[in-house]
Amino acid sequence: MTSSTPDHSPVVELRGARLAFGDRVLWEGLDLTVQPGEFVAILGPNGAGKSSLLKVLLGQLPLTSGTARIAGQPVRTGNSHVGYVPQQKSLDEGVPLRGRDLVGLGIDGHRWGIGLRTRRRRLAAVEAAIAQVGAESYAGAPIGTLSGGEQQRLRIAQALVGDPRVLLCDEPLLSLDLANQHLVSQLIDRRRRDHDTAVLFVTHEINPILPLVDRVLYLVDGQFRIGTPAEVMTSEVLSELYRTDVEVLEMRGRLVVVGTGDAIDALGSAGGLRPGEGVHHDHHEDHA
Ligand SMILES: Nc1ncnc2c1ncn2[C@@H]1O[C@H](COP(=O)(O)OP(=O)(O)OP(=O)(O)O)[C@@H](O)[C@H]1O
Repeated sequence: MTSSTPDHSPVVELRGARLAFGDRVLWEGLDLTVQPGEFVAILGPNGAGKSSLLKVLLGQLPLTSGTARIAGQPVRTGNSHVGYVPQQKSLDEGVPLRGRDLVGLGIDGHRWGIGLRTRRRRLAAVEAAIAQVGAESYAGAPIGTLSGGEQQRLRIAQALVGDPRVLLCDEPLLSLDLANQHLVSQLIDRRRRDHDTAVLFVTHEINPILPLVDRVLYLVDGQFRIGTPAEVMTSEVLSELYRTDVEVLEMRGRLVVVGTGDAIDALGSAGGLRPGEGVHHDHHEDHA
């Protein structure tokens, strides 16, 4: 489905990957191969090492041992094969950037030079990325004046502008309302379908993306499981990972997890609720 020659070599490869800070092992023995166009959700409670895994793939954090490769090459910073949607920080009104400038920053990290032809190509790439996320009407506005959903679409355009082979997304739905959660996940999904871009998507809430997910990497306190949502999101597997009784219920196509014992964020990891709480609805204020 890719627009250029299909390349079926893995986009992401972790082999025997271990990450530790002092005595604290976040994960070890991690083998993960992600193919073009694959959508992998990375789940787990606070502090499990989800963001750190993305930082490893961005070349910002070295593995303690093992190897990490992107498109067959060792990870490094400034890799144009990688698009990154960082955890959302709200951009305050004083930031003197327009939407278009924010998107352009996605190119400037990749050494485009300043020749006129390059500048034209740069502008064309920025406009194409803005069009991909449907942000044409507000790309000229100061970003501080835009809504959270609009800002998030522009961040995704920034991640797409370098035409990446893998998108690393760190909780891109955080603090978005349901309509915008849907919109943003559909944008990311369309990109991977149209361009065979692989997606690694860190989230505390699997339900908004459940229909898109090919595989789940679930990290808990040094343990992990990798598999399809049907393989991983079960009472048995989560009870093993959390080392306590966890129940996974399916309700109207949504997963509800009971009993992880984590704070509300982690309970939301699969749209869950604490024992004794009412049925969980996926309001965005779960993450507030
Ligand atoms: N450079 C560092 N030195 C020491 N400890 C670190 C470093 N970077 C991260 N950590 C620790 O590693 C743990 C994992 O952090 P990380 O941000 O990867 O977790 P996470 O699963 O993304 O959590 P959250 O869901 O809260 O975002 C945290 O306890 C953090 O404090």
